[in-house]
Amino acid sequence: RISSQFSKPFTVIIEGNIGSGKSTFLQHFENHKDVCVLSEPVEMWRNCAGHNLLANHYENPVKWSFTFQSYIQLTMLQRHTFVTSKPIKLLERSIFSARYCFIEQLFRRGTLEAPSVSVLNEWFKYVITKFDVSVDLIVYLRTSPEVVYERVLTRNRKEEQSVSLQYLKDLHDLHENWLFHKTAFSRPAHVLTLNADLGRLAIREEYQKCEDHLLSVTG
Ligand SMILES: Cc1cc2cn([C@H]3C[C@H](O)[C@@H](CO)O3)c(=O)nc2[nH]1
Repeated sequence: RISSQFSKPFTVIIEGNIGSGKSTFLQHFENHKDVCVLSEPVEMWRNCAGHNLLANHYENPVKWSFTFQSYIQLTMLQRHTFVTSKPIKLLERSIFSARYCFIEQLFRRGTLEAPSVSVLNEWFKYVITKFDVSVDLIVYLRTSPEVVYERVLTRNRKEEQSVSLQYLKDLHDLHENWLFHKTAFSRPAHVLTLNADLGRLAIREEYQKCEDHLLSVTG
């Protein structure tokens, strides 16, 4: 598929558990002239009109999950519809993982109740039919929960102090069923799975494999 500045760029979403190395992966492409990198708008989630919704979510998930996930859905739509003249657009996560992984996990844990999930789901269905949120490739950074748990502890992001191994195991299973076993939900594009348990140096070869694939599809 040839992408020129008049057609939609080749759009890739990077999916994976918390701590799976998505930011490191995106940094690898940050300065590439043909790639528009749109990382997760965490700073927007930390400051929505002065409110730190990310902190609220982890401090009192039952009270704030709906608010947080509702705002995430909006910010991911803004990312999907961001216009770039570059031939490749890389998104960190997507409106799809928002619904199929994070909202789903909160529902199964009983943090989000059915009425809240129904409203988020109605928005999700409306948005994916009325806006062009199409994707050409999903890169799945596949990890083990124990590995990402260590990384989350080491990274020590202040809002994530309460993230447990079980939380990461639940999220891992949802990513696995969606993207690897393909037994849950639907996938908006072909999935390229990378072994993201690898250490920083070894993972560069995985990224290189992916870079060759990405740059080859855009001619
Ligand atoms: C699409 C999407 C991303 C995302 C991230 N998060 C959390 C996980 C991490 O602690 C932090 C940054 O990814 O935000 C969430 O709770 N729900 C989300 N939904």
